[in-house]
Amino acid sequence: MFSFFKKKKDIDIEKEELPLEIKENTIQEIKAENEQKKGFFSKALEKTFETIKTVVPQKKEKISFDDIQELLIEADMEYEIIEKAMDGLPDEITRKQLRHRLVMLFEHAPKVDLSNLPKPFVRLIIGVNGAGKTTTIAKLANISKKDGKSVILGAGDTFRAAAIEQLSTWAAKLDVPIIKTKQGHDASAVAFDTISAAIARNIDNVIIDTAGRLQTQTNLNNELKKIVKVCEKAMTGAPHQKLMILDGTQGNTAIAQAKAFNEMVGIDGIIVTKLDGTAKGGALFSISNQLELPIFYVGVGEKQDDLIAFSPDDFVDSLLDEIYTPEK
Ligand SMILES: Nc1nc2c(ncn2[C@@H]2O[C@H](COP(=O)(O)OP(=O)(O)OP(=O)(O)O)[C@@H](O)[C@H]2O)c(=O)[nH]1
Repeated sequence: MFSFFKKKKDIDIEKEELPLEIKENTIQEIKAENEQKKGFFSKALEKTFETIKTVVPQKKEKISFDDIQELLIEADMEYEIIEKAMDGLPDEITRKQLRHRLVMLFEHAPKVDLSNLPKPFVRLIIGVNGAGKTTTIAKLANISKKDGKSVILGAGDTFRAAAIEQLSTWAAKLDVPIIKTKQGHDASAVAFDTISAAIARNIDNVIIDTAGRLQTQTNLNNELKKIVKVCEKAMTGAPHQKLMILDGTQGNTAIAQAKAFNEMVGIDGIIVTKLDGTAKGGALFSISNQLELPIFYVGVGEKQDDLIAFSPDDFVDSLLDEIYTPEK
């Protein structure tokens, strides 16, 4: 799923006592999968690429310090982060030098071990209105199903009737169960019932929606803290992941939001949506670096398949492929 797992898989297969033909086929498959993933990033980053190509229209072997600085600003990377990344680099920068610095920006984020997950594995989805929570829940449920895991949804946005309907429509489309209540009812009760249903039905994954809220809305935020506590009552250790959904078109402004929510309930990871609709792809560097949180996925469209597992290596390579000639 993540590149660091993939790399491990690569190495294991190399060492494995398998017939050569199977070994080569498997390595080819992994390579093809990696290329496809890079392709997805390239598609999602089209708008960002258009912008950086105005600074570096031709691919080169070395690019000047000033041009790199300018293109990172154009891609909405925060100035402070640019300074950090480029400190001490020479006037003419090679791909290898820049790659190393850019990948390092993601290293503050803790690595997450996704083996031996508890059952059910409970994820609570948090974000402001319109960030893309509902659509992302559908996409996550779709990934679960594709991975052969059972999943149940909790319609915890009881604030808006339309949100319950929207999630129910996705549940029907994906053919996954959903626990819901009427608008205005207690969202924590929905969370409790969803986790209890998952335990009773031996379901692998629980994904719980919450109402869109601003970090300044005290009542809604107290409600969020209550939902977190009630999840723990339903199952010790739950929610196992509190995921913040950030609208990628907002670029760096989304960081302040995430910081406030992180202080409020503690965020475990980020999903950045609508990367396809923005030239601000560079904000991913600032988001991960400033928040010291991993980006798990990025949303690259409105359909159920438009969510890709985020890997810093693939992301950085997609960017560099646009401006550097292949390394000799
Ligand atoms: N292009 C694009 N659109 C997206 C993506 N994710 C979500 N959207 C669209 O963004 C809009 C808002 O998404 P929702 O999932 O309804 O957002 P929400 O956070 O649940 O919103 P509220 O229910 O208002 O809190 C919808 O039109 C989605 O189709 C994405 O990755 N790319």
